Amino acid sequence: MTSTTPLPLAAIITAGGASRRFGRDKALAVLDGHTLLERVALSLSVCSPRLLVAPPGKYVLGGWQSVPDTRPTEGPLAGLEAGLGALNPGIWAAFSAVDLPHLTPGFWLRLSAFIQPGTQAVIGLSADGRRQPLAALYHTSALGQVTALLNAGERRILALLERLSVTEVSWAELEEVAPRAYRNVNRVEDLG
Ligand SMILES: Nc1nc2c(ncn2[C@@H]2O[C@H](COP(=O)(O)OP(=O)(O)OP(=O)(O)O)[C@@H](O)[C@H]2O)c(=O)[nH]1
Ligand SMILES: [Mg+2]
Repeated sequence: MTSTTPLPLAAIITAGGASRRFGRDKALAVLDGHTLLERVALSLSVCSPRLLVAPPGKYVLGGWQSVPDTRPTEGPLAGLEAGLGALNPGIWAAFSAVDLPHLTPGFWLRLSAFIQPGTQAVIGLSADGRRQPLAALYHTSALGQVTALLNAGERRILALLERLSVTEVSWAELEEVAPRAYRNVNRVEDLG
């Protein structure tokens, strides 16, 4: 860790997916008394502002501002575009999928400790060494590249990382603050 000082950090949850593999809206699936959406939101409750990118009126989440998709149904990269575009320039945002119910406040704090001048994204690595862009930090300066990729027909958020100045954070750093951080829920059996 380079620092333990928390920065002002916005939050963006992208929740505009169709949950096809889950079979019903996974954002509203319950794990240990809270919906997946509530669990992710709780991990981000110290952030400000807090933006929920989802179809208008689909969810009610206290303390969160609803932001419509700029390109509905085009995936989480499009959700990131809508979220970053709704923020004032020059700030960092914690960006999360709705299906990561084991994220913790400490996870986001640990990632934010790796923010450094010139970096546009702080991306954690899972235990298998893969970059995990759906629970990561992005600077608003990434917005131009996000839009350029989407305009070019690209939908893979990993493609964005090739265009940004990225700081990677090892799994060893994250495991101690969120040991199940990247266990995402795609199917009903993933809830167990
Ligand atoms: N805002 C927004 N978020 C999206 C969109 N598509 C997917 N997401 C979100 O991106 C995250 C990861 O996507 P997936 O795991 O594929 O979720 P999903 O698309 O709902 O599920 P599948 O239909 O099974 O692929 C989830 O939080 C989704 O809600 C979209 O078009 N707009
Ligand atoms: Mg999907």
